[in-house]
Amino acid sequence: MASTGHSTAATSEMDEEKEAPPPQDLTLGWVRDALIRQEDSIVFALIERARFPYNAHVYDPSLLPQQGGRSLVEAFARGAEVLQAKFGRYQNPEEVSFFPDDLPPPSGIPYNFPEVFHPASASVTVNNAIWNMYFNDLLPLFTVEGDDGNYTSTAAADLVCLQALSRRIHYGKYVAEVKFRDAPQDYMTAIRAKDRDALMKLLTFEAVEEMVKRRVLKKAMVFGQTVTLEDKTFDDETKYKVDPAVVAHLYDEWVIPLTKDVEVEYLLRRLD
Ligand SMILES: C=C(O[C@@H]1C=C(C(=O)O)C=C[C@H]1O)C(=O)O
Repeated sequence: MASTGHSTAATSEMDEEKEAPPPQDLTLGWVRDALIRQEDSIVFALIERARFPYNAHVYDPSLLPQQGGRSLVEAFARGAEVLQAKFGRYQNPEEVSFFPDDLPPPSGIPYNFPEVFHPASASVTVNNAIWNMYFNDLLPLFTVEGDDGNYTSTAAADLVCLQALSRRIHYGKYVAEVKFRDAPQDYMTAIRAKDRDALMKLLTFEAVEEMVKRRVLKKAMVFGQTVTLEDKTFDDETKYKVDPAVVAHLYDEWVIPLTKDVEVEYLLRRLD
């Protein structure tokens, strides 16, 4: 019989727990741990994409007339989402589609994900903003100019980055739900007044944001080094696979603000 690959070691069990879907009785600590783990996925996804040069053809809609004016990356992402929807990816509330229209119904293995979100808030999405930010702002910052012909691998690497960013940013829904449950009276007043500024103030923890930015900078340094068997010291001359400053900028300028936008949009619908 094939092995299930399940380890009985205590540490593996702990890791498996972290990969489980968010529990119904989630806490802010649980959600923050999940966000910390997702930093690893984002940094590694960027490192994988940075292996290829910019590859402008991937983004040129005129090169694939048979795709109805869509660029290779858009056609690839749409096709991947159709396939993944068919097998139930979007049944998981952590996953948000970039092209939700025309997705087929799921026919994967059924699983009852815990219903954590308030139903009226569950559909909040900022994926259009993530898509535009990724291609217009971020990609030119961490890829080198050039064309190596690896177009489909490039599109696939872009999609991994986009999905990792989307998952992290839409985790703002879990953050918002748990913050609401922890202080419903404070939030209800601001929600009833539709006061976005008050909501933003309530949900913001500047000290946490500073820690997040410092930690992703460090992760980009640690994960982006070339590991050799020789002893070496890391200094200003060290070459990283992705510029750590770009990763910190990504979080500062886009990931954290978009997460907070998700939180505000979620809360505004929390009493509907
Ligand atoms: C995600 C949270 O909410 C806000 C957004 C943060 C982020 O995106 O990293 C960090 C702190 C908060 O200002 C949180 O409190 O952990």
